[in-house]
Amino acid sequence: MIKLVLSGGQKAYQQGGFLRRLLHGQLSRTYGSCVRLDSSHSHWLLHRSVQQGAGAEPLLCMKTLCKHGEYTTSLQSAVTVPSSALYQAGKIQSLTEEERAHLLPLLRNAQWVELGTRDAIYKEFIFKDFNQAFGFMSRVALQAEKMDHHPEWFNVYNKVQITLSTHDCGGVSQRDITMATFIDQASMM
Ligand SMILES: C[C@H](O)[C@H](O)[C@H]1CNC2=NC(N)=NC(=O)C2=N1
Repeated sequence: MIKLVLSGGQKAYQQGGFLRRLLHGQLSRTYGSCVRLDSSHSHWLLHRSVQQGAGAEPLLCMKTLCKHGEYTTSLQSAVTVPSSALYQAGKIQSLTEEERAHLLPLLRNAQWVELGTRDAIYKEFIFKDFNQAFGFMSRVALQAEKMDHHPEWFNVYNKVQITLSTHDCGGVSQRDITMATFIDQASMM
C-alpha cells in the first residue's frame, strides 16, 4: 500500500524510495515514476491526487482505473481504490507520449532507436571479441533475472543486437528504460 508522507506541508507519497510531491493537493499534471507496490515487482505509473484533511484515505487516480483511459483533471473523478484493486491495476503500462518525450531523448543520444515496426527500442553493440561480448551478455542476463525483465537479443561473435519491449503491456515501459540504462553501463565495464 502506498504510504502518505507529509513533509513540510507538502503532501507526498513515498514507496520504494520514490518520493513524489503534490502541488498543494492539486493533481500533478505529470505522474510519478514507477512505484513499487509490492514484492512481486508490480509497477505502475500513478496520476496522483490526495484529499486534503488529516488522515484522509489517499484518493488515487490511476490510468487503468480512469473511465476513458484519460487522466483525470479534478479530484472529483479520482477514486478511492481498495487495496485489492491496487494489485489488479498494477500491471505495467507502456509509456505515454509525455513520458516518451521526457525519457527517450536520453536513450536516443546513447544510440538507442525506436523500431518502426513495433513499440520497442533497439541498439547494436560491438565488442573487441566474443569473450567481451559474452561477458557483457552475462552481466545483462543476471540483471534481467533480477528485474524479471528480459531482452530480445542476437549475438554473432563480437556483435550483440538488443531489442527491448515489455511483453506484459505490448510496448516500451519504464522497465525497458531501466534495463536500457543498465545495459549501457554494462557495455562499458
Ligand atoms: C512471468 C514473467 O514474470 C513475465 O513473463 C516477465 C518475464 N520477463 C519479461 N521480459 C520482458 N521484456 N517483458 C515482460 O513483460 C516480461 N515479463
